[in-house]
Amino acid sequence: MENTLGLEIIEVVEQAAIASARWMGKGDKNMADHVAVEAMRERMNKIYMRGRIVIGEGERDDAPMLYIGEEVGVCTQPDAKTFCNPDELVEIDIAVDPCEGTNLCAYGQPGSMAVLAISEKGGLFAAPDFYMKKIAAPPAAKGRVDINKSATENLKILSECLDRSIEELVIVVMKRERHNGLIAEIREAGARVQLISDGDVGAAISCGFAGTNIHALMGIGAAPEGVISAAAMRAMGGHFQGQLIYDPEVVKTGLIGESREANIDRLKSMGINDPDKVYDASELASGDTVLFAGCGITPGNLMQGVRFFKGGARTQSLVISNKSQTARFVDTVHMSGQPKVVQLH
Ligand SMILES: O=C(COP(=O)(O)O)[C@@H](O)[C@H](O)[C@H](O)[C@H](O)COP(=O)(O)O
Ligand SMILES: [Mn+2]
Ligand SMILES: [Mn+2]
Repeated sequence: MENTLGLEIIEVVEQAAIASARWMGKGDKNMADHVAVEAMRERMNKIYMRGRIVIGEGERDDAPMLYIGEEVGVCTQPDAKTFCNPDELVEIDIAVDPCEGTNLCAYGQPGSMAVLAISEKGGLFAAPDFYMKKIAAPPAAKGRVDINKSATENLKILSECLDRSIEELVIVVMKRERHNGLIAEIREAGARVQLISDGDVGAAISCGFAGTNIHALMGIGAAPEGVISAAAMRAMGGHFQGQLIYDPEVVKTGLIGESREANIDRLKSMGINDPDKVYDASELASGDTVLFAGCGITPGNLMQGVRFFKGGARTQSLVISNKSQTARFVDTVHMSGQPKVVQLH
């Protein structure tokens, strides 16, 4: 699965990123999202696989989406019967966020990217479109920090694991009213806080790499993004835990329904009987083979954004694989038509 799909999924995120980047800075987040979805779908439908979307994104705010349950791959083409036998194709589950950080893209801010995670059928947690409390930390702190511990305790643990003082730690938190207490606690403990407006997938994965100057992600973001982050962290051996948040009072938004009780019932109807369960990365991305792919739309901690030139574009992507234990940065020059020049820098 990995060998054949590894390269294909790079192209999937590359095409989504290029499409979205054309809408960078135009102030239209839905368009930036829409074109990324279309480009991702078009490229995925050329892959020899029986793919199924288990995590699409956008239900909460009616964004355009690759919908949950949608089948993707060559078999979806109208004339598929003439060239493909579904029984010979591997069944793949896919979690996508074609434009993660739509606001960042629309307003020309750093950190938006096209991302996806894949695994064999059943290998990714089909997270409901709720929120998720998250903690991500570097591999050295894997299994040592704990989402059930206070931020203060986790900072002490991080400081030991990373052999640096608490004052030298940088913790990413989304700038949201729900995090006012968390932000105050982190600052009180002596660590530094990097507030982000959007894009907690990039922040979570950045914890996995030394040199990003990000040592943990804490707080509540969206659950689908949590699964994609978990897949990347599982593949590279970083720490990730998530707990669904279903109480509108906690997230301070009406976007997830009117009441806690109604949401518990909704979760039960989806087969989630313990709504407070803490999931670790290997439960959110439990497959034997787990691959993450991302491509920068705007420049970020890990990848450069899309750069256009006359007759083409240049992208930077990242593919992380648990099987080959690789984090592969891929730098691609895309040539359209007959470029007069292939731009290197
Ligand atoms: O920033 C984000 C938005 O993602 P997208 O809609 O694909 O542009 C994500 O990284 C966050 O995880 C999440 O969606 C966000 O925290 C949602 O919370 P809120 O904005 O407070 O409703
Ligand atoms: Mn997103
Ligand atoms: Mn998105």
